[in-house]
Amino acid sequence: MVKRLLMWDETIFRDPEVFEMDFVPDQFLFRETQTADLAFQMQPGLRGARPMNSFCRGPPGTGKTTTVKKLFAEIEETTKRLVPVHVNCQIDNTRYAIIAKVYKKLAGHPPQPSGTSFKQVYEAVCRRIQKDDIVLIICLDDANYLLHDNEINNILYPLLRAHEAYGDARVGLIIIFSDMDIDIATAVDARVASVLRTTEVLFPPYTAAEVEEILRMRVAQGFYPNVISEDVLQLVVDRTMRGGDLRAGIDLLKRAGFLAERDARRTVTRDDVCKAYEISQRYHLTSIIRSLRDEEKIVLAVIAEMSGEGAGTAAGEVHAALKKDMKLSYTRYYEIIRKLDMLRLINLDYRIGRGRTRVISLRYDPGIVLDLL
Ligand SMILES: Nc1ncnc2c1ncn2[C@@H]1O[C@H](COP(=O)(O)OP(=O)(O)OP(=O)(O)O)[C@@H](O)[C@H]1O
Repeated sequence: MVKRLLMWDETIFRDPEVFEMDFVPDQFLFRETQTADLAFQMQPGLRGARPMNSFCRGPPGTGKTTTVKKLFAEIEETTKRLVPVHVNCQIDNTRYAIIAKVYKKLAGHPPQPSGTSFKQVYEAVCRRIQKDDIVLIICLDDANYLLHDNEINNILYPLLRAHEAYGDARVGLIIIFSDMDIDIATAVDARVASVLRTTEVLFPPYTAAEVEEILRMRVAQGFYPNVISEDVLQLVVDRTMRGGDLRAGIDLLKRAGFLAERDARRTVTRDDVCKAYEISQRYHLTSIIRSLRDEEKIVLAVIAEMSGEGAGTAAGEVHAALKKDMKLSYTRYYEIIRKLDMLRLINLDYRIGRGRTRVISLRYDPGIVLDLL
């Protein structure tokens, strides 16, 4: 008889690590052009010159971080002269936190915890570059999280002027935005833009066929044979394409696998995928909603309440409804709308009728959103 149930010490996962978010896959398909472009930009650094600055842009889960991490790993294996520093600006989102991260990479320990200013740490970094005769390549990943309080200019300006202010302290930058609507040229002020001069490297969304191939590879690496059937894989691809983020597909495989294991089954079913999808949507939403300010939560709640059958609501109508309960200027309202759009909670489209009307539609089930608010 074929054994259908797992023993308590058995698992369907060959290697669960491959489903972790910081996992860097050996086989990295469909990003050859972007990898070559970025390598070219960094190449002067290998000869001791200043690397050229790059701007990577693409929606979430399109391989931007992975491309840079793979190149940085290669650099570290090849040379000590060019020192790569990867900064996740979602975590380190102030100029001090960023320069402290660079300092730590060079010194091997963080700056003194109290009483050190940005300027002191920055100068220590520049002195170190000169003393060790190295070149820095700094990746500001998810730098769209620096678009608050002028922070992006506050950090870029000193980094860009390092070579002028401190002899030949050579620093190159890779700036990553996971927001397709913002261009670096307009996101920074004129004095930064005039010295930044980046070459853009675009990361387009993966097609369904590409998502399928990437997920198939993960399945082969992460699960034992026959755990995921062709039919189940197609369902995961379909759900992944709904949200458009490959990361969600990888997470879905992991969660569906856990559900099958919980029931001691040797195969993942369609039902596991559907349940996992709902759980991951809720989980994802909860963490985004928790990060919102009160004012932003109210705007989201009103959008959810006004959401009809997917048709969307005119932005002006939402603002009118909000004004009944709170004081909210139109400018601030639009800032919030833009943020909700950036967080992929809502879609912003134009409806052409008598003039152009901005239409807001919720990307999630309104009931679930209201439940979590
Ligand atoms: N071409 C690919 N082949 C295999 N795995 C990939 C590929 N592209 C992305 N991934 C996987 O998808 C996940 C997300 O990739 P990554 O973090 O590089 O995306 P990103 O564009 O930097 O996303 P974000 O903008 O949200 O930071 C990672 O687990 C990564 O391993």
